[in-house]
Amino acid sequence: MIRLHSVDKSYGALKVLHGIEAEILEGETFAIIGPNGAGKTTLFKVMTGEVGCEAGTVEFLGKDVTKEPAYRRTRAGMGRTFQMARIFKEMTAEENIVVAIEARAKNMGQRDTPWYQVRPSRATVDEAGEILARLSLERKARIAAAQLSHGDKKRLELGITLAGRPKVLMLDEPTAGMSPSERVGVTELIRSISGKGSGLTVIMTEHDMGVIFGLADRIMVMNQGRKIAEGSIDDIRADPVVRDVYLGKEAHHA
Ligand SMILES: Nc1ncnc2c1ncn2[C@@H]1O[C@H](COP(=O)(O)OP(=O)(O)OP(=O)(O)O)[C@@H](O)[C@H]1O
Repeated sequence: MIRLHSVDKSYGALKVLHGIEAEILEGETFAIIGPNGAGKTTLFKVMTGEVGCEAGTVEFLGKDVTKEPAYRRTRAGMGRTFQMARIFKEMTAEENIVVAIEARAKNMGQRDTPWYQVRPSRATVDEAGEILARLSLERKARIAAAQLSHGDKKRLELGITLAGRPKVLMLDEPTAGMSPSERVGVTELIRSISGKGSGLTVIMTEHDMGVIFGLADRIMVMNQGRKIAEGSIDDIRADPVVRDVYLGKEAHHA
């Protein structure tokens, strides 16, 4: 799905990624973890195209997209949630999803009319209903987005991204700023939309070990801009370098 080869990235004089190699396979949930400042978010942004890299290549679906801007990667199927920014607050939850479906249809050249002039078809309304149901938001379909709770806004944000029918879902710290119970809810939600048979690939960064261990098929551990380990949850738990650098005492007792 995505292949990174020898990726280097600096911010001015500060080199934050050193020769990163990674391969994310179709259908898997791949997590990037590491201590603060390890370079997780920067690596994530190199994949989505929000920042460039000085050296190395990013391949998406077998194509070199290193020089492609973020929006072209989105159109090719890389779906990224944007911290609330894409929610229209005055619109209902359902209308937000309908707009996102129409935007996808337009991007794919299936519509000439601007989305704001479109009266949604039955198929669009049905699809919006299915997405809302997948996110357990069906009973809140007619509520203005501004009135939704923080957790429900996060769900809606995910719904807007899913409306673009992504091949890979990119989640940068999906549980940031959430309470422990909201974290459990989001973990279950991500598991339900990315489960076997969904065909969806998920790439996520995350601080919360409970979330990672509950979701990831494979984990990549970074420290100071370098990949220090990669493997299954068990591999990572057993890796002595990871224990020392990142998990500390917590893992020794696990
Ligand atoms: N726009 C920027 N300009 C300059 N330095 C940056 C910029 N963004 C990040 N950095 C620096 O790059 C390094 C890696 O940051 P990055 O946000 O990728 O790490 P992270 O692993 O996601 O950290 P955290 O867990 O704290 O979010 C840090 O030293 C950070 O200060």
